[in-house]
Amino acid sequence: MNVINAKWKPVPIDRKLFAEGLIGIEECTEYGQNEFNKKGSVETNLTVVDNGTVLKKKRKTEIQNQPKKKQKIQENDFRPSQNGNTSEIEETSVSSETKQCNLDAWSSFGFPSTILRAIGELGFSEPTAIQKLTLPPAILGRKDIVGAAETGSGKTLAFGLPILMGILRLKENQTESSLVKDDISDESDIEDSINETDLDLKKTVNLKPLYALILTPTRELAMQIKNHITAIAKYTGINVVVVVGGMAAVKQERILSKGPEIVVATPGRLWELIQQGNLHLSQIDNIRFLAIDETDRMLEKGHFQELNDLLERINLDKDKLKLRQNFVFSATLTLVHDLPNYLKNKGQIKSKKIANMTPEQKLKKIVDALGLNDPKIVDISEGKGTSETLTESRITCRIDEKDLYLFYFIKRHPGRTLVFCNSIGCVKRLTALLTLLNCHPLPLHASMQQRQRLKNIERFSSIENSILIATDVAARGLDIPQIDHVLHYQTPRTSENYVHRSGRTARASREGISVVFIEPTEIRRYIKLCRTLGKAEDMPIFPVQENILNAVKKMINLARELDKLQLQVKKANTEMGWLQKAADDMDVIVDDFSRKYDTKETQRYKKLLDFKKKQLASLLSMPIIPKGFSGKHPLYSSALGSFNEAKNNENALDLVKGAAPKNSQEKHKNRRLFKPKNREKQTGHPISYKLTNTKKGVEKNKKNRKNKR
Ligand SMILES: Nc1ncnc2c1ncn2[C@@H]1O[C@H](COP(=O)(O)OP(=O)(O)OP(=O)(O)O)[C@@H](O)[C@H]1O
Repeated sequence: MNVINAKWKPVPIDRKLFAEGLIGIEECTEYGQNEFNKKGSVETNLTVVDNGTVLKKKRKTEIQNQPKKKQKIQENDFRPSQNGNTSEIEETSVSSETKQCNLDAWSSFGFPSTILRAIGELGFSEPTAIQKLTLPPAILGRKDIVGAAETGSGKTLAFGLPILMGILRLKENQTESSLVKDDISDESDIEDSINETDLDLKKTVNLKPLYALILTPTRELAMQIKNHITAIAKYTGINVVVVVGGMAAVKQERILSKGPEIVVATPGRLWELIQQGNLHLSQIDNIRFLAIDETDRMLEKGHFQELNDLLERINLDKDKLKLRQNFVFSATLTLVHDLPNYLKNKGQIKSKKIANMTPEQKLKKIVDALGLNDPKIVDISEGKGTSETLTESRITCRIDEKDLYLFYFIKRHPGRTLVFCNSIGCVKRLTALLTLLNCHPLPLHASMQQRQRLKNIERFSSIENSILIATDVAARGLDIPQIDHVLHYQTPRTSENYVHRSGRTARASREGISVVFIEPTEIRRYIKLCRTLGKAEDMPIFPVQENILNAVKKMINLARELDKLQLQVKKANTEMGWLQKAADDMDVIVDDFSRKYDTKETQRYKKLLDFKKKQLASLLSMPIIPKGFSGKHPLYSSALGSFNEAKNNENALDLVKGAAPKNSQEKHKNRRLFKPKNREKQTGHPISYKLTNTKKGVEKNKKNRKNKR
């Protein structure tokens, strides 16, 4: 245990314990792992108990012959041992391969070479901010962690790495104790006759332990986390599997029968398998690590009843609960909402239920719900959750103009684009419309088959300039490389959704842009969103070139007409199919009638459809700029032609950045939607919380935070 040269704080204890030889209990407040590397001294008689407190006895020794760090070892040395254990020498060595990426910044956490090698291969030269702050208390202090940091900031590894480290440690201990057991049984004189009870016992004993459970709200996120942790666990011999709805039950039984150490799951399917008595999952009460990603969403009332059932079950045995290390993460963990005006105006609010929650109260609720014990809380989300590298913008228009602006954006600013809608119906309609306009969109929503969902995500990730039209199933956690634009076709219903949707771009220090489409009835929602996120100013208006917009109107109108016609043809076909089926059922021939029906209705629609399709195809291939237009505009200097010409493409991000001052200060002064209130200034430093129930305590915390700022 590398808790060395750290800073310690005395913990008050019962004086009676001193009589038993204990000289005191101190809590580790700063882990000082770098010091360890420099000096190589270690407290030998340290016992770390699960809440991160360290019981300290008198003796202190120097590590003898501490080897110089980072000695080179050969490729073969990295082969994981059967149970993923690592040797002493591995703990302080880095492979030749990982040397390509300098891993000095990781060396202080005590990772074995098996993990360092994988980190090196992924090219992660240093931990991200949230990782730097959470890895020491999680790995060295074994604390429960509550972490809030902006989207795309590397939260997965902030819990994934301590879980892997913890499992390696437990396995190492197990091997040691089983070696001792083997010695004892060799010496003893055991009879060969094994009765039935022994066999049953053996079966149980041979069951590979389930060490960790990671829960996520969506299937896609579960898959992604599984892949991410598998990549890091590559050389450790630790197996990670995924348990989600929509997958064949036989397949899930098969993968679980191999006894994986880590299960990543959505609560519904997991609970179903537990109820069905899956053998591996029957060990769920004994898990040593529990991570809940997107926790605020997971604990939302009425969303995941199965999660409540599960927590109730695994929190039942208090001794086991004490052994478990918990991780709670989200970008919006401490995001709190202002009260709606109609409630504020009512004077003093008495009901606790509707009173404005403070971040502390929100956290306290989560901590209590999960049964966490004195967790380490790290919040660097600055109360907003979006990344610094995200550029935000808005398009304000009439509801019937949204399609027009969407098509304009997609064609004028090619790039990998994720379009969010608030309903499945909207996703379906936009997919049909943009397909007619040759944009090849890919849909994603909860009523699609799981296989198709994953296929569409894969295609979206691999095709350049692809377009994914999704509901909020794609809002949280998905880490698709290089999404250039996130378009909120409908203003999100909650600020959390806005943060998570927007967070699909501008990840891991890359830049990205998000544009909210706002029609008049959505303005209130937009203002609330800006307030909750503590915005200092209105979002800049996304610059649009009106003449091009007018030119594409015809295309959109035609596509809409076509869409309607297609629906009518489909409806007629369905009715025909119904008629035919009814006739078949009754054993009646309805030849003449059906033919007439077909000729009259469907044929007319089909002809019209063909005609309009040709019309649209010709429109799409023609130049969009009216004759005589010079193309000279302060913001748009490129010569214009048809949408298909690459020279007309413009980088949306550069455009907003270049146009922002102009927008906010001059041109759109009178069209401002949001006026900020005087808000507390954000600092960029982690906020510290003291979870307390009392009103006085909450006030005190508020004061402390203000002073810090
Ligand atoms: N130390 C690191 N250095 C560089 N990249 C990293 C590091 N750790 C993680 N990443 C990468 O950063 C990206 C975002 O990580 P991750 O998905 O864990 O973010 P997140 O904070 O969970 O985001 P969200 O809140 O949207 O779920 C991933 O592509 C991941 O591979």
